[in-house]
Amino acid sequence: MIIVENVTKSYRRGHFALQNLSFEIVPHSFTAILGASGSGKTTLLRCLLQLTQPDTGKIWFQGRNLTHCSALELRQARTQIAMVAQQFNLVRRRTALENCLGGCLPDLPLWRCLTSQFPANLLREGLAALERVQLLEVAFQRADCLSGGQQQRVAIARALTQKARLILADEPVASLDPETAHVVLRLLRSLCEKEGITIICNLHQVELATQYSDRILGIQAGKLVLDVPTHQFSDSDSDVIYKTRSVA
Ligand SMILES: Nc1ncnc2c1ncn2[C@@H]1O[C@H](COP(=O)(O)OP(=O)(O)OP(=O)(O)O)[C@@H](O)[C@H]1O
Repeated sequence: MIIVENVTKSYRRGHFALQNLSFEIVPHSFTAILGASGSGKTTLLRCLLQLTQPDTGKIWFQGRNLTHCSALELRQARTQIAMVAQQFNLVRRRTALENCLGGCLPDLPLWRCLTSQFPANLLREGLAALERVQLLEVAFQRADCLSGGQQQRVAIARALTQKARLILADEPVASLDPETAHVVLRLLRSLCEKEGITIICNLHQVELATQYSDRILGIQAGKLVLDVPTHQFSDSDSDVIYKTRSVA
């Protein structure tokens, strides 16, 4: 589904946020990305969606090179990729349902967005997405009246309304309590298993990565230092990712 080929990104001279990263993600899989703070996890997800341009390397999504495609092709690809962020990125004054429809705004005339007059079929899709994340009952509540866990599930429902086939989740449970974190990750896992949505999820907690993912990638200082099936992940793998290496 997505192939990353020798991707390098540097924000400032002599310091690499990503260094020559290569890997492939197969469809319908749940990949966790682990790495210490500042290791490059967010930069990687941003590069996948082309919100950040890599300096070198290629990113293929469903056979199309996103680093060298037209604006129209990139827009088409982006309709199938959704980002779910730590801080939910909802419009606080809009309802849960309106936030879900936010994923489809690029396809709607401006007047519909400004006046919140959405086509009936889109409203049905938004409501169906909220039902899939078990939040139908809060469809007409403002986002800022929802709990953190509910807001994150609305963000996931927005990805579903958009009909995303790939969800890039950037530390989606970082601001949630442990129990709610499991609710959100169980939801992502079930979307992967039951609906075939591919998930790439940045995480800080090793135990959550081992519980929910199929595969773990480890990044240290912008380099891919680990790529294992989750059932093979061991304590020594954790050391590889998190222990600072001595410079020779
Ligand atoms: N917009 C930016 N401008 C300059 N440097 C940046 C920018 N974004 C990230 N960096 C730097 O790139 C490196 C990787 O950052 P990134 O946010 O990708 O790491 P991360 O693994 O997601 O960290 P965290 O787990 O703390 O979110 C860090 O050194 C960071 O300071």
